[in-house]
Order: sequence, then C-alpha cells, then structure tokens
Amino acid sequence: MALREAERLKVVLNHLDHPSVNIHTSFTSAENVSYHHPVAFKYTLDTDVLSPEQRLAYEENGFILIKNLVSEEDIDRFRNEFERICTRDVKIPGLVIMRDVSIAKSEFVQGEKAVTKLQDFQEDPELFRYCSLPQILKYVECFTGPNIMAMHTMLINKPPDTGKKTSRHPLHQDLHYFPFRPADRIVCAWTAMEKINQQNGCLVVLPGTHKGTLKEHVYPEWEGGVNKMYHGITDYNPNHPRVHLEMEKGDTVLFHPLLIHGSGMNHTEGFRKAISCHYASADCQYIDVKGSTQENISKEVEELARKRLGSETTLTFQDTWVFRGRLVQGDRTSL
Ligand SMILES: CCCCCCCCCCCCCCCCCCCC(=O)SCCNC(=O)CCNC(=O)[C@H](O)C(C)(C)COP(=O)(O)OP(=O)(O)OC[C@H]1O[C@@H](n2cnc3c(N)ncnc32)[C@H](O)[C@@H]1OP(=O)(O)O
Ligand SMILES: Nc1ncnc2c1ncn2[C@@H]1O[C@H](COP(=O)(O)OP(=O)(O)OP(=O)(O)O)[C@@H](O)[C@H]1O
Ligand SMILES: O=C(O)CCC(=O)C(=O)O
Ligand SMILES: [Fe+2]
Ligand SMILES: [Mg+2]
Repeated sequence: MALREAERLKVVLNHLDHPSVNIHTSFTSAENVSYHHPVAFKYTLDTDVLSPEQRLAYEENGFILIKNLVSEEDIDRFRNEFERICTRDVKIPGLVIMRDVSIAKSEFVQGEKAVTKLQDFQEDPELFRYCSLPQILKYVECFTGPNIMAMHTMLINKPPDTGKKTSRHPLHQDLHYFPFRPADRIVCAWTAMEKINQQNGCLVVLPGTHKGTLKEHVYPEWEGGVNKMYHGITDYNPNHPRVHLEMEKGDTVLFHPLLIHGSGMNHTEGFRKAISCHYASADCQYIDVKGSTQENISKEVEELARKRLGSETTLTFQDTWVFRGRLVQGDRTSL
C-alpha cells in the first residue's frame, strides 16, 4: 500500500518537471495534494498524457474537456456519411435510425430532418473511424487502460424542438445501460460537430456526481412525450451545481459513466450534431442485473431484440453488448 502511494506521488512529482506546465498557475493544487495528502487516484490511471490538473479535475468532477481534438476535415467526413445514411444511399447492418418521438408517426418528414439519433454505427467504416482516432484513444487509455473496446456508438442530431420539449434528454447516468464493470474503467468521448451552446441544447453535467452510486432510472413524466429508452433520474439534488458545456466544433468531452448529465431543449432552427463513443476496458466483466435498478432497461432491450430478431430469440441484455462491442486497441481479453 505504501509503495503504491509512493508510485502515485512519483507520478505527480514527475509532472512537476513537465516543461509544458506553468508552475506558477497550475501546479499549486497538484503540489498541495501530493505533499499534504498523498493522492489516491481512483478514476484515472498512470500515464503521461493527462497533466496533473487535468487528472485532478477528472478525479474531482468526473469529466474533462479537450479543446479542438478532432479536425474539421474529419468532422466534415462524418457529417457527409451521416447525410448518406439519412437519404438511405448507404445501408449499414445493425445501425438504428431513430426519429424524435414528436414526429415518429409522421410520414411527411424525410431525410436528415427526420433523424434524431444514429445508434450503433460500428459496422460503418467511415463513421467508426471516429472511435479509432489516435488522439482520442490516447486520452481514453488514461481511464480504460491499454485493452480498449468501443462498446457503444452514436451520432446525435438533436432536432429543433417542435414545442413539445421532446428534444430534451433527461438527466441520467450512462452506466444504467451497461451490464459490465468496473464503472471506473468505462469512459464516454463526446465530440461537438459544430458550435454547441445553451441555445441549441448543449450537454449539462452535475460535476462530482460520478463519486455517487447508480441511481434508479425511469421514464420522466413529460406532457409532450419522451423518446424510447430516454430514462431519467428523479432522485437527484435539484440544488446541485449544473455546468452547461459550451463547445466549439471538434472539442471533445470525456466523462465517467456515473456522471449525471443530460441536455436541454434545442431552441434554434438547426439540427445540433455530436458524435460519441463509449469505451470500456476489455478486461471488464459482465454482471447480472437481475434484482438491480438496471432490470427495467435490460427487459426493455431484450424485448426490442425479440421484436427485431423474432420472438424465439433468447438474446440477453449482456449478449446485445457482446455483439456490438469492437476492439480498438490491445487484446479482447474479456468483454
Ligand atoms: C444484436 C443486437 C440486436 C439487439 C438490439 C437491441 C439494441 C437496443 C439498443 C438500445 C440501447 C441503448 C443504449 C444506450 C447506452 C448509452 C446511453 C445512451 C442513452 C440513450 O440515448 S438511450 C436512448 C436511445 N434509445 C434507443 O436507441 C432506442 C432504440 N431505438 C429503437 O429501437 C427504435 O428507433 C424505435 C424507437 C423502437 C423505433 O423503431 P422503428 O422500427 O424505427 O420505428 P417504427 O416506425 O416501426 O415504430 C415502432 C414503434 O415505436 C414508436 N416510436 C418510434 N420512434 C419513437 C421514439 N423516438 N420514441 C418512442 N417511440 C417511438 C412508433 O411510434 C411505433 O409505435 P407503435 O405504437 O406504432 O407501435
Ligand atoms: N422539467 C424537467 N424535469 C426533469 N428534467 C428536466 C426538466 N427540464 C429540464 N430537464 C433536464 O435538465 C437538464 C438541463 O436542462 P435545462 O432545461 O436546465 O437546460 P437548458 O440548457 O437550461 O435549457 P432551457 O434553456 O431549455 O431551459 C436536461 O437534461 C433536461 O432534459
Ligand atoms: O444530447 C446529447 O447529445 C447527449 C445524449 C446522451 O447523454 C446520451 O445519449 O447518452
Ligand atoms: Fe448520456
Ligand atoms: Mg430548462
């Protein structure tokens, strides 16, 4: 134990010699922590990628924002591919094209304007390039370690709100959807595909909530309706500070799967776009969610699998993740 503390201290101290860090402004916190209370890092691993203040920020807040991580050129390519999918120029196996619930039964909306989310693009080489970008994996490894699985992929096209407030995403923890652990070895990368602010419905996070436990999730009672599987937490502290993550095109936030987050209404006429991937250490283990707060989502997913693949399907919640996961670095050891 003492040896591990010493190793941790060494990491912090090593960073003190790092030439790119400004000793006068940024070091104070890392220095204080390391001398006065040896740092017990729980949420991050020892790599040379995160600066001491980035590392402490993630430990404390459960997220870090990296400016300008994905190039314009790459984002424009993802956007192009998104359009080809919406117009049905390409068909990708396993990919789910989801409409906003407010227009789900409308025949009159077509193309990109009818799509609120692409889910599971792991079989599309062009979009899946996002999940393998080396500059993203370099950060992801700080949380997952070297064996990395891309477990869940999405391109979110938050529509202008129709007035029913269905463009909101209720406050939730992504871990609710995942039957694998440990949670600390899972991380989401979420990249803005354009300028995203409060007007068009940016991410809203409750800093520090990753230190809590997984909460119960249910459909919120919203008058205008709620999108399929958009479960939310009812039992959160309404006075907890909220941070609106305003981002530029290419900025990327990495966040912990227990961090409570959601997104507000899109008050603009544009479709707000973001691309994301949930990564997990390939060393994670599947868990049985029976009797836990995750039982409701597991039943809902299994029901959807039966609807899609036929009523005789015996696919479990865990199986759906085995099929979707793709190795992006190292060895597929467990997941
Ligand atoms: C090998 C694997 C196969 C097994 C597949 C199982 C995969 C499940 C994936 C879901 C896991 C989600 C994991 C997320 C983890 C990270 C955290 C992210 C948090 C979220 O974002 S959760 C929300 C994401 N939700 C989904 O992705 C739900 C998946 N969506 C769908 O399955 C379909 O898009 C949907 C909504 C069922 C529509 O199916 P579709 O066949 O395209 O549509 P139909 O026109 O036939 O409509 C069927 C029926 O559904 C109603 N409908 C349509 N859209 C919506 C909507 N947005 N919300 C609510 N209801 C909707 C439609 O009106 C029809 O209703 P009827 O009454 O007429 O039957
Ligand atoms: N009445 C509500 N009940 C439950 N959750 C809500 C409610 N209103 C908003 N939320 C959720 O709270 C989070 C932040 O939304 P909030 O409304 O604060 O965003 P905002 O960006 O301030 O948007 P707006 O300007 O539309 O109010 C989102 O996840 C949203 O879905
Ligand atoms: O609104 C968004 O882009 C975020 C949605 C989200 O948190 C999710 O799908 O898990
Ligand atoms: Fe989420
Ligand atoms: Mg609001």
